[in-house]
Amino acid sequence: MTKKKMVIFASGRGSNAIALHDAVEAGTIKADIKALVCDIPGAPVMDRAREWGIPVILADRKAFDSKEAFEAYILDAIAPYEADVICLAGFMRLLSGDFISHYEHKMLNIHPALLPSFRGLHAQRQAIEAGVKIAGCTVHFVVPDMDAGPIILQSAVPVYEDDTEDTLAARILTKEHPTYIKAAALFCDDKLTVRGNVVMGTQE
Ligand SMILES: Nc1nc2c(c(=O)[nH]1)N[C@@H](CN(C=O)c1ccc(C(=O)N[C@@H](CCC(=O)O)C(=O)O)cc1)CN2
Ligand SMILES: NCC(=O)N[C@@H]1O[C@H](COP(=O)([O-])[O-])[C@@H](O)[C@H]1O
Repeated sequence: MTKKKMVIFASGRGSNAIALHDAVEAGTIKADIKALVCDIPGAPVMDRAREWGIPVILADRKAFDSKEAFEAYILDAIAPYEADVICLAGFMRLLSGDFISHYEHKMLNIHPALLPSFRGLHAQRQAIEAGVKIAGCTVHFVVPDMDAGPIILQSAVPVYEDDTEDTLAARILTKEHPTYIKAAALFCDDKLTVRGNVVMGTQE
C-alpha cells in the first residue's frame, strides 16, 4: 500500500505532532509527513519539524488582513504536497468551509474532550466546571461546524475532585497521543468509512 502524504497543522508545543511523527518513523502510521503548518511565530512545534527535516510553513495569522487571505496562503503553500491527509494537532484556528472543502474527509483533529461534550476552547476547564467524573479525548473528521465531525476514536480518563485544568489536561494528554496514532493509522490503512455521522472500521 502506498504511503499517504500527510501534512500536520499545529499552533504550539507539538506533543501530538511529535507522537504522529514518531509513529510515522516507526512504520505504525503508513504515511510520509510532507510539511508542518503553524500559525504562531516562535511555536516550539516548528523547531521539532526543523529537527525532523520537514518543511515548515509559518502562516502568522496577524500578518494577514483577513481570514480569507490567511487561508489562501496556507492552501497555496500546501498544494504542492498533494496531501492525502491533514492532521490538526493543537491547531487553534477555526477553518472555513471553503478551506475544508479542498480536503473533504481528509482532515483529522484531536480534541481534549469526549465530544459532543465541551466543544471549542478550554475543553478541560469546561469539564471541570460541569462536574463530570469522566473526561477524555476525541479524534474526529473535521467539518465546518466546530468539533462536530464524525467521531473516529475516543479515550476516557477519570476526573478527580482535586483536579485543576492543568492536572486534567495532563491526564487527557497521555491518552491523546496513542488515540491519535491509532486513528491516523486506521485512516492511512484505508480502514475507515463514514456512513452519515458514524465512522466504521475502528474496531479490531
Ligand atoms: N471548521 C473547523 N475548524 C477547526 C476544527 C473543526 O472541527 N472545524 N477543529 C479545531 C480545533 N479546535 C478544537 O479542537 C478549535 C481551535 C480553535 C478554536 C477557536 O475558537 N479559535 C479562534 C481563535 C483562538 C485564538 O486566537 O486563540 C478562532 O479561530 O477564531 C476553536 C476550536 C481546529 N479548527
Ligand atoms: N480545541 C483544540 C484543542 O484544545 N486542542 C488541544 O491542544 C493541545 C495541543 O497540545 P500539543 O501541541 O502538545 O499537541 C492538545 O491537548 C489538543 O487536544
